Amino acid sequence: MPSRLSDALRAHPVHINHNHLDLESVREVPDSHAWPQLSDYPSGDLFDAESVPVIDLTDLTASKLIGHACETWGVFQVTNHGIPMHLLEDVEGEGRRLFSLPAQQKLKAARSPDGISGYGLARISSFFPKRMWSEGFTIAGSPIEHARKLWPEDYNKFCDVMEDYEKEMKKLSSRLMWLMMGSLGITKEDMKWAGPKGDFGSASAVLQLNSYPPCPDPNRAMGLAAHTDSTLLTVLHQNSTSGLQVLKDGVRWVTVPPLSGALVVNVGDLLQILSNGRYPSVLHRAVVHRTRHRLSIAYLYGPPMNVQISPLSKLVDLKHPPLYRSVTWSEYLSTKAKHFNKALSSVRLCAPLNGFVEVNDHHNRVKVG
Ligand SMILES: O=C(O)CCC(=O)C(=O)O
Ligand SMILES: [Fe+2]
Repeated sequence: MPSRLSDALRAHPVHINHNHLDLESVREVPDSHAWPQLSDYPSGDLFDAESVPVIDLTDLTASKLIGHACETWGVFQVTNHGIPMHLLEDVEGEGRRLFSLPAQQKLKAARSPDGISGYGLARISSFFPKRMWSEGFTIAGSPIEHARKLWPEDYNKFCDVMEDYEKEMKKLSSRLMWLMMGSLGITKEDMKWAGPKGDFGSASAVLQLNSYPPCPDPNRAMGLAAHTDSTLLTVLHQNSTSGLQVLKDGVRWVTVPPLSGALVVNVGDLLQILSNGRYPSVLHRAVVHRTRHRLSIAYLYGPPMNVQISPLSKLVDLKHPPLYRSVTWSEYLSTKAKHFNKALSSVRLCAPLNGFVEVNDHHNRVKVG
């Protein structure tokens, strides 16, 4: 049984043809990157009647507000989260510095097919016939090995910033977990695997930097295709260019607008399992822009690799039977590597009864070209 995230992912290599196309320099969307069905559901910020909740973490009712946002949206933004603004700026600046390197330099730090860290296409690329309009850089733990290849003389700042950011994200994620759990009536007693201090000390996580270059025809290209995260939760920092969209009520894409200093939090598949379907993981995607470059930094947060995650017993009774069988993160990642957006259905035990909306059912209907 792999005990580290990197080992779990290494056990499920993703085979992607990494032929490099320098997206910054092309004038037209080539056929390899032209998606035939981008508008599977309507979208458009101008017509959004309601918007993704923004929650101030210093608000005394934050836990309740978060619970409601998780039930109705699966995503929310947080302000007053305690992450220093200069760290957000630094992480964005270092991300920009990385992606603006010449293609040949970035390829020196390419992710190996059975590796987790490094530069490359999104791992989900192998599930789609068309290429996405993005590039990524994945960090699990220390980025030093790959950073040295990018900047042989000058990798310290990048490493320091990313490691500081990972530390801060870990603390924030643990705090968010308890706010989410609190709203379900779950205490530290109910979740022993969070450790004696309840700080999820041995939680696993990955930092994913995503870059979306400007695109000559954004209506035909896809930045990052629709997916759910295999995490408990994901904390995302986006620059001032919009692009993240979430599927609301299974019928329309809603843009999550960039708010300076705010962070986006979304529910992942494992939290859907843990909450017995009360907090559905949200289907999301990233679209691209004609003239603006977009950058996002996602902190993908999960439990220790080998902890069994199953619906919390306090959330299970005669009226609410357990909807999912128990899985470790490691096992779930291998299921996801095989079944992608059908992974949650594949660990489901029974159909939801009244009162449970299985948002993930919509995942199977998303047209991907
Ligand atoms: O760039 C974004 O807004 C989305 C990124 C994302 O969904 C991911 O890295 O899993
Ligand atoms: Fe995601």
